[in-house]
Amino acid sequence: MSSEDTVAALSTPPGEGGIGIIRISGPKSFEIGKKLFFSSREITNFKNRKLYHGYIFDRRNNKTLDEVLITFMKGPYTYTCEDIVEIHCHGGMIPVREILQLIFSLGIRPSEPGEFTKRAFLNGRLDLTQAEAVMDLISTKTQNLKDVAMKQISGKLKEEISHLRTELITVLSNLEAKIDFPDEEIDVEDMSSLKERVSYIRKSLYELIESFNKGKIIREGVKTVIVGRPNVGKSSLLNILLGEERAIVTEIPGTTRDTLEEVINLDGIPLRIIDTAGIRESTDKVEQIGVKRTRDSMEEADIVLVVLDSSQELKDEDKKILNMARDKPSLIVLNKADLEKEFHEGTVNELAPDIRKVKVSALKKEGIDQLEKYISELVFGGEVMETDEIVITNERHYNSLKKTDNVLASAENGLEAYISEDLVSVDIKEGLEILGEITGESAGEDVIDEVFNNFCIGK
Ligand SMILES: Nc1nc2c(c(=O)[nH]1)N(C=O)[C@@H](CNc1ccc(C(=O)N[C@@H](CCC(=O)O)C(=O)O)cc1)CN2
Ligand SMILES: Nc1nc2c(ncn2[C@@H]2O[C@H](COP(=O)(O)OP(=O)(O)OP(=O)(O)O)[C@@H](O)[C@H]2O)c(=O)[nH]1
Ligand SMILES: [Mg+2]
Repeated sequence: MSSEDTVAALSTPPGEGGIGIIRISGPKSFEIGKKLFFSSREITNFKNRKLYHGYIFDRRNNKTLDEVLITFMKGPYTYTCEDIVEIHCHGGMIPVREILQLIFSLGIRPSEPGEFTKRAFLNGRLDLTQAEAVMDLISTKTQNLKDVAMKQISGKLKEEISHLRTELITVLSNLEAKIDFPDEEIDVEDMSSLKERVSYIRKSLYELIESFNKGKIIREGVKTVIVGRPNVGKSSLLNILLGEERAIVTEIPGTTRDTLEEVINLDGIPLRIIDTAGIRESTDKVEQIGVKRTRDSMEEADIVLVVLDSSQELKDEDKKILNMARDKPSLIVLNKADLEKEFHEGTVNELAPDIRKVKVSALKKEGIDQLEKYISELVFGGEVMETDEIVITNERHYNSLKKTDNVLASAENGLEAYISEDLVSVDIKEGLEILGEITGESAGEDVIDEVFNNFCIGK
């Protein structure tokens, strides 16, 4: 890719739509735009960013392709920092294709996925965290990730990283002064004060790293697995939480054969709820595979809902399942409370004293609010999902932050032990380098390509 090129793409989704917006960016865009566009009025001088009405005309066969609005945006104050032309045409497959083909016939090439935003990055208008947030903003299906993305686009994370880098540079320049002028009476901070600075930086890093717990949930959701013996009402529970009859429910034990996943939004937290095949010893081949899948999803679960039939005595299978769920944050759902049978909670309490129990009736839709409250408390200790502070939602950022913290831990130890300034400064430099990978200041081409390759065409 070279920014000498001029590129074009449809920036709205392909298909039938009210309008379609074709963007052309690069040095030849104005020339091409003027060549394609015809207005009934004579326009001698296109004003910057003004929207003009007219037609796209193909001179090769004297054909009017579409009635459009067009705008010319002069760089560097544009999305890509280059000259941009936007053609707002009718959003149908054919008009869009015809206009694009005409543009490409004039020596403009199709833009690569994410190339507009990549140009904005290469021209310094955005850093990598902002570019990645643009991608999140487009692709997310949840409000919370969108809110975090908007903060990130505004530069909150970029500023924080830049602040930490400035702090590291202060430490580094003090160390270098010590190295360069070992005997001179110069005004440099002593090792213990530098150590203070590093631990302060590590505190901020720690907060960012910790925020990824939340960030991961915001991005990926909470994997919530419903398990239990056949017929206890797992699928009924999924349907109630989902608010629709998604899973098949019958009175026949062994109805659900395969795991089934649906996403619900619980106070802004995406819960990925997984209904599973009931666990029991079975000789049926399909059922056995289903049970194996249940065990596997339980292993990957963030939280487990163990469903018991409260109209029946606790069975050995129930006990086994309770035992399996012990290593995971879990809740015990005492279903079929409407049958009002005397359930011996004592045994459950003995087996699982630390797990919260909630009585529900999936049939009568009772106790569901309480269950949802407990689930949300299990996820965040009941805290409402706040996205006010910076939240790290991106695994790439998380990994770099962890790596930075590792080298700074080594720097801190070095300062504590009064080892040579040289060794400490190697760590600090490495920390600076890794932090720079987050924003892109010191990211190699492979990192940058990796980021933009996931973008869609036209962005
Ligand atoms: N028609 C249209 N709508 C769009 C976009 C677009 O490119 N075209 N966008 C794109 O995806 C988004 C808006 N994002 C944008 C971000 C920066 C600039 C821009 O020109 N920035 C300049 C000037 C800022 C100013 O005048 O205040 C700059 O930052 O220097 C434009 C759009 C969403 N809507
Ligand atoms: N009375 C009563 N019946 C319920 C309740 N919840 C589910 N049932 C009934 O219990 C039977 C089994 O329900 P399912 O939701 O299919 O149970 P499951 O745990 O998914 O069963 P498998 O898929 O076979 O493992 C059905 O007949 C439901 O109508 C409840 O709260 N009260
Ligand atoms: Mg089922």
